[in-house]
Amino acid sequence: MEKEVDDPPVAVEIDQTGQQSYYHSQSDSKRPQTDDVSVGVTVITGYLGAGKSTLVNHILNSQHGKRIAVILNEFGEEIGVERAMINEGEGGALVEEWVELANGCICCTVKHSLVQALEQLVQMKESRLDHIIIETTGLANPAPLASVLWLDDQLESSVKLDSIITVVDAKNLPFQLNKHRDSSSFPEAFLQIAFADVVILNKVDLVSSEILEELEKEIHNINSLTNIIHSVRCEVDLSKILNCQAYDATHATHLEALLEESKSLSTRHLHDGGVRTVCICDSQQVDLDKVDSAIRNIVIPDRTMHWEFEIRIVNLLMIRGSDCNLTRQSLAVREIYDIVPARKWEGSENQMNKIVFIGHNLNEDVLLDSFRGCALTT
Ligand SMILES: Nc1nc2c(ncn2[C@@H]2O[C@H](COP(=O)(O)OP(=O)(O)OP(=O)(O)O)[C@@H](O)[C@H]2O)c(=O)[nH]1
Repeated sequence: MEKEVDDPPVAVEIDQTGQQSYYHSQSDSKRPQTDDVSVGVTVITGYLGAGKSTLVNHILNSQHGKRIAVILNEFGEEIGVERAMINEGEGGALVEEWVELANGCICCTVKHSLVQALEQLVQMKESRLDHIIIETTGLANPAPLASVLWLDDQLESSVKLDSIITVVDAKNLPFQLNKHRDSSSFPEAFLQIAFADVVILNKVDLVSSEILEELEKEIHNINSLTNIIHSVRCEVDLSKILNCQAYDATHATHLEALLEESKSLSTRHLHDGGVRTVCICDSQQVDLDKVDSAIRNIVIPDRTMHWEFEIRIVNLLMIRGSDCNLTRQSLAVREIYDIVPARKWEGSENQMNKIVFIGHNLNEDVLLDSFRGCALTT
């Protein structure tokens, strides 16, 4: 298998229209235009693997009748993988517009492209949007993004920040917050809670009620104003997260204070520079059982490999014995691992296996070795 190892995220210019091409509309769903109304923007943030894509899927597949655009912001080699994990709603969202701001964290490099993309979306007169969702990468510091949406003069009248929703993983959050306390690791996980209007405390199926109580206290210690909602697979009441118009006077003052404070923080306090990605790509079909066992060896504790901190794996696989058109995704967040079918390949897609690792102290040689022999030889 070939390997690709990336450097820190680099901006990729989006095209002339500011958009990359996933657009679906239903002709009977056009609405009267109400140009004077700003479109609300919900920012969905949360650490790697917390459940952001699960939440976006829940929103798009719910019966709300809204025309929603989604902007995905991917990290490093995740490009294309994230997109495959979103199942566009059938009869839920009337319009979904996808603009991938590929290979760059909004907060560092693609601010300008984001503004352009937002402007383009709201100018699409024929298919007026009700709402825009931005799903950030798990490694995004929300401050610059919030600042663009809150303060950017160009955007002032066309879009407005509705709320920042932070999804947290109830199983992994104690580990992330402990590490943050001891060594300032995981600054993003901390900042994402600090900026949240709503915290979705997700994966409550994996922890006890005592731990949940503790976590609520910890979250409120970081951000006393935030509203906490418990969830399994992000199945939350959408009225609590869309169109919540979170910024009354108190919340607006809180946000402005945070934005001011984050100006004085150094990069080290805003970003975890030790996180990197390793991507393994290959165009041969693979044996699912072998891939499954290779991934288990990597993620399950008391095996030979000990990854410090965190490892997140996302992949798309061409599998023997399954419909060749089917993309699979398998996902691991530290030692929790599952493998599930995703959407079908689209006609224009370049079909290939892509396994992306995101974490600290990744040893790419060991990772490469683990997957040798998974490709089908016949
Ligand atoms: N047990 C359990 N698993 C969950 C829950 N919610 C999501 N998951 C699983 O957690 C994994 C990560 O979910 P995603 O929605 O991909 O997380 P994400 O935040 O979008 O991940 P990144 O984009 O890589 O940062 C997937 O395997 C999900 O199926 C939950 O409530 N309980």
